Amino acid sequence: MSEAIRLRDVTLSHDRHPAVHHISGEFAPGSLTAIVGPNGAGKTTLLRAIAGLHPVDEGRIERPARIALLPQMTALDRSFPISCLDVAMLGHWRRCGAFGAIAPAGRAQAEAALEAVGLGGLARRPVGSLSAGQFQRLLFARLLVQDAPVILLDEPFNAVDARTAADLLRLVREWHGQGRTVVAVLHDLELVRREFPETLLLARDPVAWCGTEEALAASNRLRARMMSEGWDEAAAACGRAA
Ligand SMILES: Nc1ncnc2c1ncn2[C@@H]1O[C@H](COP(=O)(O)OP(=O)(O)OP(=O)(O)O)[C@@H](O)[C@H]1O
Repeated sequence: MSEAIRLRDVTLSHDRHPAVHHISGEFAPGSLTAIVGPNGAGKTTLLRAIAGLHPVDEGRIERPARIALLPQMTALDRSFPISCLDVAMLGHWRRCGAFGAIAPAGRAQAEAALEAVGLGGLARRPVGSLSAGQFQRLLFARLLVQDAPVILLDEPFNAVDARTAADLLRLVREWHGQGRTVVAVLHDLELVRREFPETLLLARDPVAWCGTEEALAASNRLRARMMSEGWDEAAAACGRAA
């Protein structure tokens, strides 16, 4: 079930402005890793590049074909008039295509996923009527249906209450226990220390990528903060020699 993701001297940018510089390393098969760093450190850009949704300027990302991404909630349009069950069934999309019929077993799987995240009674509800926490539960249901060996989560516990966060965290632990490779962008360092064995501390450049205690040592956090304070938002494309 587990698969690795390898970054080989990867540089990413937006409109030729650098966002992530020369990062190399591996998310080992079955690992559970947090990506942390200051605002604008390139965490979301990196996650999207791993998912194949952002172009790689330099270097190479080696990744398995099947990856599931939970985007930041704020990046999603919820005005689309579809039901919770429809959203959960979108998790089958990669396997059946845009116009493929979903077999009854696939529908049952989506219904079971809604049950698993505590939305069993809301299958027919339009997504626009959900609270932020219910919507995040729904996106986790879609991840369950996707059933991918690699799962990328962008700030999965933002804007949800403690009970929802605990329920969703339980799913993350289950995925880890099943040997999936899980990577999550997070800001809550206490949560990271408690739950995530590995951490990548990013400040456009990688500051540390190792066991969480070591990565989050005061010296590394200070270095990340100092690097972020020196950022030039108008900088041109990365000029460092590879
Ligand atoms: N669509 C975009 N167009 C232009 N620049 C962008 C775009 N998205 C992000 N950036 C810039 O790229 C850099 C990295 O952004 P990114 O969202 O990856 O950081 P982040 O670490 O996820 O930040 P945060 O913690 O605030 O979510 C920032 O300087 C940001 O302004």
